[in-house]
Amino acid sequence: MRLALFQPDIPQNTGAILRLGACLGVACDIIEPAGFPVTDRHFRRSGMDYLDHVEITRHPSWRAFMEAHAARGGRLVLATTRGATPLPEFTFQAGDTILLGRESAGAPGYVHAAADARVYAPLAPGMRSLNVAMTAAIFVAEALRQTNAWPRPAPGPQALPGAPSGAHQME
Ligand SMILES: C[S@@+](CC[C@H](N)C(=O)[O-])C[C@H]1O[C@@H](n2cnc3c(N)ncnc32)[C@H](O)[C@@H]1O
Repeated sequence: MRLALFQPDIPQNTGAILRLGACLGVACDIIEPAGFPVTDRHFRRSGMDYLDHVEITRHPSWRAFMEAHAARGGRLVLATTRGATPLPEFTFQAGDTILLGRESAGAPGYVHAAADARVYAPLAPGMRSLNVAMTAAIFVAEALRQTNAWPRPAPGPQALPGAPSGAHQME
């Protein structure tokens, strides 16, 4: 399972998604251009030290991403408000890449056309869309549940390697 971000606009959202990837052991692809430099301090701050624990692959273009994706194999599952299949009815596979659109404009037609599946999270009447990081969390949680791939840490308190014990950091 992987997460891919199509031309993300908002560094805080990208940071939150990368942190999600770190915590759940899901690699992340960033398809550029992004609306911010990926070394930006807001981006680093929202992901904090978690960013050192997630596999991040940056792709300079949609085309470069698609070449890497084709070489890797697996399906491209687009999370989109213009989806064909509601999330509760979709069956994930272990090799799927969950692709998220940009905050400002979603995913363009050519991205919809390239996707193997277009999936939407049904919303309450009158609601337009979810925050992209919320969408990532909902989709990846469902995908890991279906494929029995949630992390299985040893029981007991967990800490990031290298984090001082008892540290009280704004999380
Ligand atoms: C803020 S939304 C984009 C809004 C844009 N006007 C649109 O309708 O595509 C950013 C991204 O979050 C994801 N998203 C938001 N709500 C969703 C939903 N209900 N179902 C599936 N994906 C959703 C999509 O990947 C979307 O491209």
